[in-house]
Parts: sequence; structure tokens; C-alpha cells
Amino acid sequence: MATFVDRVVLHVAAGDGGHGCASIRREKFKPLAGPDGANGGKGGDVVLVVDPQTTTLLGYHHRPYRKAESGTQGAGDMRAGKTGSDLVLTVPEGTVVKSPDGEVLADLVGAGTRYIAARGGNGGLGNAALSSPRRKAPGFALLGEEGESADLVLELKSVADVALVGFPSAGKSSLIAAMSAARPKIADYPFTTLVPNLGVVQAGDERYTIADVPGLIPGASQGKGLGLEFLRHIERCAVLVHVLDCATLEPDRDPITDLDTIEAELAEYAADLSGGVPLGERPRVVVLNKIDVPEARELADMVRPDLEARGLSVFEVSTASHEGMRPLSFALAQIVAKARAEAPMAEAPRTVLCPKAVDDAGFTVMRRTSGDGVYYQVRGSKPERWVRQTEFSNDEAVGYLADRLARLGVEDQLLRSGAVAGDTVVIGPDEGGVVFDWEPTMQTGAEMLGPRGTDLRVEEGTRPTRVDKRRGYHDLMDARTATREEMWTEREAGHWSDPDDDPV
Ligand SMILES: Nc1nc2c(ncn2[C@@H]2O[C@H](COP(=O)(O)OP(=O)(O)OP(=O)(O)O)[C@@H](O)[C@H]2O)c(=O)[nH]1
Ligand SMILES: [Mg+2]
Repeated sequence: MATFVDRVVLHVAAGDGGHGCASIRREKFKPLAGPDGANGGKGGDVVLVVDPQTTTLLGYHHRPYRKAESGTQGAGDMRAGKTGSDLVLTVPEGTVVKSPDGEVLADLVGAGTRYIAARGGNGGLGNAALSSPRRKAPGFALLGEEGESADLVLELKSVADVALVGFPSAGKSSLIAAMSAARPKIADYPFTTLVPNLGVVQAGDERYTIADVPGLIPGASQGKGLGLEFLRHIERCAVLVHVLDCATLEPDRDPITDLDTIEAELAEYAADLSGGVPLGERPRVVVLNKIDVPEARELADMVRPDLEARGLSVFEVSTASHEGMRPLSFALAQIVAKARAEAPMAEAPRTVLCPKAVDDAGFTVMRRTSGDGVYYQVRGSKPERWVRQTEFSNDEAVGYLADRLARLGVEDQLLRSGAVAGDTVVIGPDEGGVVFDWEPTMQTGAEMLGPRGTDLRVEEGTRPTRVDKRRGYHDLMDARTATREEMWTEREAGHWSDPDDDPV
């Protein structure tokens, strides 16, 4: 039996950015020739792409965790990290992407439509990129950012050409089995079919897909039975086929009443739909099934004129004896071909981008209270990103972060909110944020010390020459002599006490 998975939960993670590199170029006679640490590579994105060759989500059912390649670290000698390649996941036409809360993120129709499900992290800057005239040789680099990750629910609204609808046990699955190579479960109890079955029918030169949905009962559009959950599969079909059971033994059912009941349910359901050809206007075909049973054949012959009077094409078939199957499959092929010809030209592939909150500039500082007392929480995409880029074991990198935060105004805002040195500051969400004991850099006068990351050794001319060294030596000697002379004068003046003297 062909397995057909129409709903999967997919966990995607984009690649992480590679870390930047802190390195100093070495040349002969010039061992400290400036920063040459390159940037890390960007992590790969996870992209969903509609591929006509893909027909099921089964692959994601079996392997629901997917991760794109990470960027590699930058290296010295300006060798940039390698960019991680994107992970392209093919999905069938008609895949709807939802968040776990049921919010529709994208509805993927049309071959080549792309959806960026998770963005790769940016690579960290190397110390070469961080250097500037004010900061000639930073002794640190930025860390690569983590790639985004997301839990997605993928649902397939089959884009079958033909959809079969009917009461439970009308013989829908039997019809698919008789027309195609699909082997769905068939049994004489209602609701045998729990998920839609899909079959491919070859009729002459024409090839089309056919899907059934679990049986519909009165109230299906309100969620009775299994109907509602699966009605989405018929939203996109070109042709609706009513499978009517002519051999049912239930007293209050006959083909015409069944047809009206199902139509009423479809009309109810269709009221909630938007877009596409309205369900009510799509071509319909009526199949009177089980005519191998003599009473059923009689009944079928009886109702046929009524149905035809409504303008419906009627086919009498038996999925058991295969009587009437060929005319049905060719007639459906014809209707499908006509619908395809009328369908609007396939649109050029569209790129659906991952919707993103655009609030890059701002940040907020909140005074919060928890069990242990008061703390200050800083939220904002920039400060949070900067924190993620910081290697906390490197003091210079931490200092650079402090400078960046001060420049953005976070420091001022903290002061204004009443924070004092030693208070707890959390940058980021309550869970996963980075906790600091706040030391205002403004008060320690860090800005007076000159631009951070200036490695004096690299400054041209600051390395002592031989003359400098000699002068230094003389200075030192002079100083020692001076001290010694001073000591002697003091001792003679009696200020300098002898250790042997008893202090009383
Ligand atoms: N005699 C006869 N029985 C049939 C025919 N087609 C289907 N059946 C029987 O009808 C019963 C129901 O068939 P299914 O194909 O499972 O019906 P269904 O519409 O898919 O039912 P659900 O999946 O429960 O909605 C089975 O016992 C079949 O053997 C037919 O042409 N003649
Ligand atoms: Mg069935």
C-alpha cells in the first residue's frame, strides 16, 4: 500500500556562522605586521522548494530533524571561512507551512516556489575587519551567530486532479484501487480510510491523480466523523466525483438523498474557503457503484434519469467486477485535460520569504523584580546579537561589547532607569539571556584610556630602538644613584632608623 503522509512536524535548523579569527600577520623583520584574521563563513539557510517530482511528505516523516551546513571559522592570513551551503528541502505542490500554533506561514503552490524556513547565522568578523584607524590591532574577533531554528508543521492539501467524495463504505477506496496501482485498505465497516489515499491513473495518453477522503456523514462540515479534517484535500481538485452506494441496506438512504446530503456538507464547508474556483462551480461526476449486485443495478437505472436531468454525467460501475471502469476513467481524463487547459498559465516561481519582525534599531530597558531582588532586563535585536557575538573569555572582546552598548545608549538608559554599579543586568530573554553584574564603563573612564584594542606593540615607532634603550639605561642608573644619595642624607639626618635600635 502506498503510504501517504499528509501532515508532518519538521524541525529545521539553519547553519551556524563561523567564528571570526584574531590573528597578527608576521613578516620577516616585522613580526607584528598588523591584524590579518579573516571573517567566519555564513551558515546555510534551510529552504523549502516546491518540486513537481515530490509527491509526499513521507521523507520528513521518517527524518524530521534537518540542519543546514554551518559556515567554517575564519583563519589568519585573511583566509575567510567557507560559507555553509543551503539545505534545500523539496516539498510537494500544495504544501502548507504552519507554525505549531496553527498560524499559516506559507502556502506553497507552483513549481519552484521557495520558502526560507530558517536563516543561517552570520559569520563573525575577524580582527582585520574590526580594525580601524582608532583601533589598529584588535586582539579579539566576533563569534559567529547561531542559525535560526524552527518547528514547522507541513500539511499537504493534495493537488489531486480528481477527488472522490461519498458516504463511508460507498466504495471510494475500492474505486481508487480499481483505477490505479494504489492499494488502499478496503473493508466493509465505515471509516476504513483514515487518511486520504492517492492514486495515479493512466487513461490513454492522459495521466491524472485521484484522491479519496475519509467518508463524509451529515454534519461533517461541523467536524462530525472524520470529514472536516480532510476536506482540505478536495479544495484544489479540478473535478469532484460523487461515489454513491446503490447497494446500501440502510433504510433512509438512497443515491439521490446521499448526493444531496454530501452537497449540503460541501456547501457548508466551502463557505469558509476563499480563492480558486468555488467548490460549487467545479465540474462534478456521479458514479453509481456496486452494480454487480442485481438490486443495485435496478436502483441505478431508476435514479439515472433524475441525475442526468440535473445536468450531471452519470457512470454506472462495479469496482468488484470492473464493469464500467474504462468509460469512467477516460471521461475523467477528458475533464481533467479540459480543466488543465483552462487553468491560468503557471506563474513564475515566487520567493516567499520568512516573515521577520523588523525592529533592528531600538532596545528597551525594563526594571524587573524576581525572587532574588531587582534586576534590569535589556531587550532589542542589536544588543542581543552583540552579546551572542561576544567571546566572554576575552577581556578585550567584552570591553568592545561594553563600548558598543554604551554607544547605542544602553548604558545611559540603565542609569536613567536607576541601575547602579553591581546591579544584575540581563541582556536577552529571561531564559537564555546573558547575565552581567553591571559596571558602568563611563564611571571608570574607559574612554580616557584610548580606543580599545590598540596593541601598542604594533604601533610603528613605539618599539624601543637601541638609542632609546641606552637612554633608558642611563635614566635608570641616574635614578638609582639619586635614591642612594637620598638614603644617605636621610640617615645622616637621623630619619632613617637602624633595625637594631629599640623602638621603646
Ligand atoms: N459488491 C460490491 N461491493 C463493493 C463494491 N465496491 C466496494 N464494495 C465493498 O464496499 C465496502 C466498502 O468499500 P471501501 O472501498 O472501503 O469504501 P470507502 O468508501 O472507501 O469507505 P470508507 O473508507 O470507510 O469511507 C467493502 O466491503 C467493499 O468490498 C462493488 O462494486 N460491489
Ligand atoms: Mg476508504
